[in-house]
Amino acid sequence: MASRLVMRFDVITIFPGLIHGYLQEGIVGRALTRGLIEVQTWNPRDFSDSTYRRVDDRPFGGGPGMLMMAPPLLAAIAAARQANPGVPVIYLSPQGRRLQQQAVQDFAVLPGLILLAGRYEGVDERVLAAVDAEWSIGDYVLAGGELPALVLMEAVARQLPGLLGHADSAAEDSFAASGLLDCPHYTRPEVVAGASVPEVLLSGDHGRIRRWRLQQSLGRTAERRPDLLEQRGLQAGEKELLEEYRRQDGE
Ligand SMILES: CN1CCN(C(=O)c2nonc2N)CC1
Repeated sequence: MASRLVMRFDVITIFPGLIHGYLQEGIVGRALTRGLIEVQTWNPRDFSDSTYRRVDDRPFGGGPGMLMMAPPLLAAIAAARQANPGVPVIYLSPQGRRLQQQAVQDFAVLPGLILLAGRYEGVDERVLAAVDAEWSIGDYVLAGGELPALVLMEAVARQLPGLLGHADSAAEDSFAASGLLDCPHYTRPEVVAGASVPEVLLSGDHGRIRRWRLQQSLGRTAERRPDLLEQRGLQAGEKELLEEYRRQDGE
């Protein structure tokens, strides 16, 4: 299989240490040391023409907090585009499209991404003319876009061939593999505070184990995320599995 070229992430942030600090450990750090990804940060302060490297100012029309000024951000975006040409510029914000697994998989085939991590109350609206898309990691408000950028980077990095061993392959992720929530998992010790492992998992009967895990995923998805099940539908034999799960659950 042809090895994939390196995926390059350029992150525009006034806190580059938050990005590089996270890359010291964990799976994205491993992708970096294995040369599967490259990460470059661009600090808007380096593009500010003010004496004190100013990047924020008060909002016109009044209102709480400060906004990130357009000129330093536009210059940083231009520099990142020159260094990482032809890749989308994404602004992380609660006003963006909700990040889902399908979008992560779509991003993972690109040669790179430029991620704009905002701070304060947000960015001057004129910055968005230089941005290709806005994405949100969820309907809540954080202090900055660095964590959302890292969430996106990690979710995408997990999809890159060669990062996860076959056994942990991202293709086995519940969302990717089945479109369902994951089933319960157990490991040693067999008894924890009087709670045992479901006997089916100790049976060695892999057909039964597969059936039980699918049934648990179906049941959990029906209980916790009926919207997902509605969207996915039920495949052959799954209706009966779910009905049996509900009968057992009702016992
Ligand atoms: C200006 N800054 C505010 C905080 N922020 C977010 O809460 C966020 N980003 O992506 N999904 C989110 N939720 C990033 C942008």
